[in-house]
Amino acid sequence: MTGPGAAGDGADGAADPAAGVPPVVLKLGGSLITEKDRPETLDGDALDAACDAVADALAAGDVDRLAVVHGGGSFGHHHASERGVSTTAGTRDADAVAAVHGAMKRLNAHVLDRLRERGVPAVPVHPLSLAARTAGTGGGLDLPLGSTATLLGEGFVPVLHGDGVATAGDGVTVVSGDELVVELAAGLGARRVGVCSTVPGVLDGDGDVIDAIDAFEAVADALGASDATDVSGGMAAKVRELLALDAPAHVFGAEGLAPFLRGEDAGTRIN
Ligand SMILES: Nc1ncnc2c1ncn2[C@@H]1O[C@H](COP(=O)(O)OP(=O)(O)OP(=O)(O)O)[C@@H](O)[C@H]1O
Ligand SMILES: C=C(C)CCOP(=O)(O)O
Repeated sequence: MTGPGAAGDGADGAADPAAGVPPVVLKLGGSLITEKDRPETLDGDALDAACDAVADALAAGDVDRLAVVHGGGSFGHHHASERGVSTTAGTRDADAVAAVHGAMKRLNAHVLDRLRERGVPAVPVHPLSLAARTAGTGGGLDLPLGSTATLLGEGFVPVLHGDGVATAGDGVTVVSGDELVVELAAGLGARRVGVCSTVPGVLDGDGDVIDAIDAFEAVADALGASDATDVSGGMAAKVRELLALDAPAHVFGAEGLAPFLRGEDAGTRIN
């Protein structure tokens, strides 16, 4: 639904506050910032290290505009899986929606606190309040980008997260951070996309990092789901979605985050 420019064309001809420098879009994987096998458990050291890298890159001017997305880890996936909710299976139980969304807001608050402690002007954007699958689970994601684009234009670092999403004909399903990354990157005309997870990149059958991926078929056999509880498809879904982007994307581990933010290659490049 989105395309470059969709995020802020001023209907009245006024200067568009969102126009300008294309942003970098960064996903902090839930498996990086939480202990994915222990319900609602943060990996505080990993989150601190990731927030240090983000703060350093902004302070050094390596990145001008940055939109952050984080995944669910042991917060969202645990609650979603317990209630049988996934990206393709919805719920009409408001308590289930509240459980998933509440857990994601708790994780989002941790991420925001730690970024702001380091001087990063991080503010929340909650997808449940914005997005919809208006054509059901088989259709695309409708994610209005006006708030995120305007926040970027005003110097903030918007922080979105995997969440519940209103889904026509299916109640509320899960929207993964990876889907949000793709929508943000396409709609905001991102300069680069980074997906930081616990693995140093996409691994081949021998466990080595694949340098670059141009087509899904070439790596399909090596791509599995997540090792931990995950309702949104793990690495295979990640690669498939990133391949659809115009912007170059990188999948890397914690050690790749600072180099990626400096503009260097890190982990696996997905073209
Ligand atoms: N070929 C592969 N290369 C790398 N990781 C793979 C591969 N196949 C499967 N995986 C799994 O994918 C996981 C990364 O995907 P996952 O969705 O769990 O990460 P995440 O994005 O950090 O978490 P979250 O979905 O909670 O945000 C790895 O931990 C690994 O278990
Ligand atoms: C499970 C929920 C609510 C979020 C899923 O987002 P992901 O961890 O990016 O796949």
